[in-house]
Amino acid sequence: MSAQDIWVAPSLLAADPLNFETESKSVEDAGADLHHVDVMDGHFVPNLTFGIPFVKALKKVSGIPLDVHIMISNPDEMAMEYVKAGADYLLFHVEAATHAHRLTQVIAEAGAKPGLAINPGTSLSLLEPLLPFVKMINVMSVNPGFGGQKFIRESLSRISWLRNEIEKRSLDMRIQVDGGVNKETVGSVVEAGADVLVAGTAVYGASDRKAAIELLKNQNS
Ligand SMILES: O=C(CO)[C@@H](O)[C@H](O)COP(=O)(O)O
Ligand SMILES: [Fe+2]
Repeated sequence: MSAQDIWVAPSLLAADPLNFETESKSVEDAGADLHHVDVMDGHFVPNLTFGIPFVKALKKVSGIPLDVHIMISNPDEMAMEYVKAGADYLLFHVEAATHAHRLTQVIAEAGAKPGLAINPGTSLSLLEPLLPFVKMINVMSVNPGFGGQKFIRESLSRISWLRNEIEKRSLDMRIQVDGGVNKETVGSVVEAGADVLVAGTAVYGASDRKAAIELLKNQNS
């Protein structure tokens, strides 16, 4: 896969919370393709982060699409609110949705790109019937809830399985990997078939964010 095919989506979870506007601009200037927004409800995951007003405010100042990852217990009820707030990609957890198929349709009809996220301990078989209806799958490579965790290596075979399904079924979708992506893990992640790299610590935590994004895109660690 060539460097220009790889998208980097810095996770705002690792940005300075007192300066989100300047932080988001700094990664745009550094070459980010998407802003990854980790919405956590303190219920589906043991942490509480951004909500609808944040997405709405970010949308007003953002120069790149918003990749909104909702880690919430009630996506069936709330997903549309995040679409209305400005999510370009809206990814909900397959473990949390009651009517996942219906939700992908509702999101698409509202003009956003539907996506699914899946936890490390969830069977990939849950994704199978839903693949034709989404534009992005988020393969969680840590348990959701916090940034800065260690990459779970078993995620690599899950990414490969998904890449194989996409090719076999000629699907138009991307695979994002989320959690512990950095200069040590990025090579194997891309080799396994991911083409959207979510990176919080590895981008926002870097002294040179442009170099950090370039390194992820080119995997030249
Ligand atoms: O969704 C999540 C965590 O639940 C992620 O998006 C993390 O925010 C990624 O952070 P790093 O592991 O890259 O620091
Ligand atoms: Fe995320």
